[in-house]
Amino acid sequence: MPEMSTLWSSIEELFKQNSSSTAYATWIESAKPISLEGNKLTLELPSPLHRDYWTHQHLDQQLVEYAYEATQQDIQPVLILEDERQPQVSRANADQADATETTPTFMKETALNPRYTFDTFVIGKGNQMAHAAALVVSEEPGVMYNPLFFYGGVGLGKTHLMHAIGNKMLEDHPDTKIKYVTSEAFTNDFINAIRTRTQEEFRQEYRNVDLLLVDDIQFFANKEGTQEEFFHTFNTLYDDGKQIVLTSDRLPNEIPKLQDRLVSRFAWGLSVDITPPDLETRIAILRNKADADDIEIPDDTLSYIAGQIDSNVRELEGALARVQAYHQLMHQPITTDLAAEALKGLNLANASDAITIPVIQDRVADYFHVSLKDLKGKKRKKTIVIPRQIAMYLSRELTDASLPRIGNEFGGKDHTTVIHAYDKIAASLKTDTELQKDIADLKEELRR
Ligand SMILES: Nc1ncnc2c1ncn2[C@@H]1O[C@H](COP(=O)(O)OP(=O)(O)OP(=O)(O)O)[C@@H](O)[C@H]1O
Repeated sequence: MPEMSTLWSSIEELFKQNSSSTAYATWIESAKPISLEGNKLTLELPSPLHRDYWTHQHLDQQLVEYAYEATQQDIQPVLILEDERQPQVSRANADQADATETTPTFMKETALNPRYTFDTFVIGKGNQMAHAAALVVSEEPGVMYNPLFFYGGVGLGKTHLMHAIGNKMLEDHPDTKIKYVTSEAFTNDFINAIRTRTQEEFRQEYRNVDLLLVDDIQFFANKEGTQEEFFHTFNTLYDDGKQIVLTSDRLPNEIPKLQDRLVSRFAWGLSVDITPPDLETRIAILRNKADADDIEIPDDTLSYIAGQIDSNVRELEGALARVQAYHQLMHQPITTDLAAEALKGLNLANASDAITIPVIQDRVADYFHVSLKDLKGKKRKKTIVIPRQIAMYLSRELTDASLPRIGNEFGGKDHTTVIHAYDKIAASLKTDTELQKDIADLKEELRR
C-alpha cells in the first residue's frame, strides 16, 4: 500500500488536471485525508453540502479511478464530516445496496414525483447554485435558507428540484410531513374551505407540515384573499422552523400585486435563478434520459437533438420521446437523419428560427436605425432609449428568458431596468397608437 500523503497527492493531481480551477478549489482542496487503513481512504469534508456534492457528482467514483490509475490498487473512499464520529460509507461502496432497494412506500403515498430526485437531476452552469441550495435545504430544513425560492423560465427544473428536496427528506426521515401544491391548488383549496366552512381543516392541513412546497407562485398575483391566507400559513410554518420552498417564473418583487409583506418575507431566505442549460448539459440530460428509458442512440444524434432545442428541458425530453416513437414506427435504427426527420414532423421551432433575444435586438435596431452597440449600451438619448425599451419589452413577451437574463443580454443591465422598460412600454401601449403600430409591425416581422 502506498503512503497516505503520497496517494492523496497523486489523486489530487489527477483531479486538478481534470477539473476547472473553481471546482478543484471548492470540492477537492477542501477535502482532508484522515487515514488509510487497508484499502479505505478516509476523507474529511467540511460540510454536508460537500459530501452530497461528492456523492451526487460521483467524485467518489472518480477518486477510485484516479487512485487505481496512480497505484493500480483498489482504494475505496470513506467520506466523513468534521463533526461526525460515525463515518459514512461513500456511494461508490453503497451503490450495490441501493440498486437492490425497491421504491419505498412513502414515495407511493405522497404527491411527489418519485422520478424527480437529486440522482436524476443533471447539474450544469445554469442550475448549479439552485441544486446546491436544494441539497442544503434537504439536509438541514428550516435552518439556512428559509424560504428557498427558485425562479426562472419554463421547464428548467424548478419543480424537479423542489420534489427532489421532498424525496430526499422522506428518504432520510420517512415520517416527514410534506405538502406539495401549485399556487392554483392552494387557491382552490382555500376557496373550497370558505365555501364549505372548513377553514379550520384547511389550516390544519397546511400548517402542520415539516416541508411546504408551493409551485408557480406567480399565480398568486392579484389574489388578495389567497395572499392573506398564505401570509398566515407562511408565518406559522416559519415561526415553527419548518421549511418552505417556493418557485416562480420571476422574482417576488416582479409579481404583479404581490403584497409587500409577502415580498419581504420571501426575501428572508435565498432566491436562486435557474437559467437555460448550455449545450453540454443538454446533451448530458438527454443521455441520462435515454439510458433511463433504454433508448439506444448514438452520441452525435443526441448532440443534434440538443442543438435543436436550447431553452426548455421539457421540450428537449419531448423531442427525444418523439425520436424514439418515430424509430419504433419506422422500424429503423436511431440515427441523426432519422432524428432530423422526426423533429421536422413535430414542426418544432427550429433553434435557428426561434425568436431569441439577439434576433429581437437585430430587428429592433434595424427598424429604428440604431446600432446594436447603442441598443445594448448606456446612452440616454431618447432616440436610443425607446428602441432599447421596446427590445426589452419584446424579449419579455416573446421569449422564455428570465428578467436577469434579458438584462444580461443588454450589456449586463440589472433586472430592475428590464422591469422598468417593460412597464413603461406596456403603459404607453394603452394610449400611444404609433407605438402600437411599431410593436405590431415588429412582432409580425419576428414571427415571419
Ligand atoms: N437539470 C435537469 N436534469 C434532469 N432533468 C431535468 C433537468 N431540468 C429539467 N429537467 C426535466 O425537465 C422537465 C421539466 O422540468 P420542471 O417541471 O421541473 O420545470 P419547471 O422549471 O418547474 O417548469 P414550469 O415553470 O413549467 O413549472 C422535467 O421532466 C424535469 O425532470
